[in-house]
Amino acid sequence: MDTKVRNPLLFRQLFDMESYTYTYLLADLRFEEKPAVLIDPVDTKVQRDVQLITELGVQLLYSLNTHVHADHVTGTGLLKKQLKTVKSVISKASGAKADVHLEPFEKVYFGNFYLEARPTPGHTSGCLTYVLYDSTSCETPNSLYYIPRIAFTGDALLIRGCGRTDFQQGNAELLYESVHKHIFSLPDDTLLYPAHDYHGRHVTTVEEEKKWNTRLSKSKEEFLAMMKALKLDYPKLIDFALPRNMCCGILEEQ
Ligand SMILES: N[C@@H](CCC(=O)N[C@@H](CSS)C(=O)NCC(=O)O)C(=O)O
Ligand SMILES: [Fe+2]
Repeated sequence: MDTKVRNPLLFRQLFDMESYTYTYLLADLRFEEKPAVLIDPVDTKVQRDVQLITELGVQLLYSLNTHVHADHVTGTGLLKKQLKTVKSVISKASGAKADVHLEPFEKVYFGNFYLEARPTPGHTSGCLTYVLYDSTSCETPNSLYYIPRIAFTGDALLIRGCGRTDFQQGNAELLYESVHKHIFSLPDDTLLYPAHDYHGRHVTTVEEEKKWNTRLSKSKEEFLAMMKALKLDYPKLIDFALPRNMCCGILEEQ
């Protein structure tokens, strides 16, 4: 382990301009093999991801999905074909096939980092928010490193908004409770990275969203009325994407 690394967290936010999806690459630079994870890859962007992984010299251990996506096909299955070290990860509650099925609060380790899988159902019944932690707890005043608090919210919480609740076992009341219990309870300075943004925004914080989220900062009653009044077109790819995303993006495969 290299203890001289000042910032052990490699972090990349990648964007798909077709589906407005963010994919996140994380790795622990303290280890020679640079163990890494990818969150919410998109099938059409797998070549981009593999190229970046190769260029940065990281070893991808896990490809995690925050939920069964309705608007694009996950890249997890294609990644598994190209990079043999990769295991697919999703919540058990999603009902989808994967190598690793996460129960609430289970941890996924890569190097000294781990992601805690917080249950945030409501957009779909299997939605997870992944919270990043360093198992060496290096946040002391004299510590070598400073790791920002980070959470990946999928579609449970979007910047100033939230995931819709009108399909895939969506439940607005549950979504409101999930976000308040498991996201808004994180420290105010926690950086929140969503699975999508449709307005060119990249990141937010717990403090900002508690104050300015146009839906989730309201009372539960106001939130339920807003969600009921949403009139959004169904995602164009939903019928194609859902059956594939139940098996890592490739029909009949993990
Ligand atoms: N127009 C897009 C789909 C847009 C959409 O429905 N986005 C979802 C997240 S992907 S499941 C959503 O929850 N949006 C909430 C909102 O308030 O926009 C397409 O056709 O793919
Ligand atoms: Fe979604």
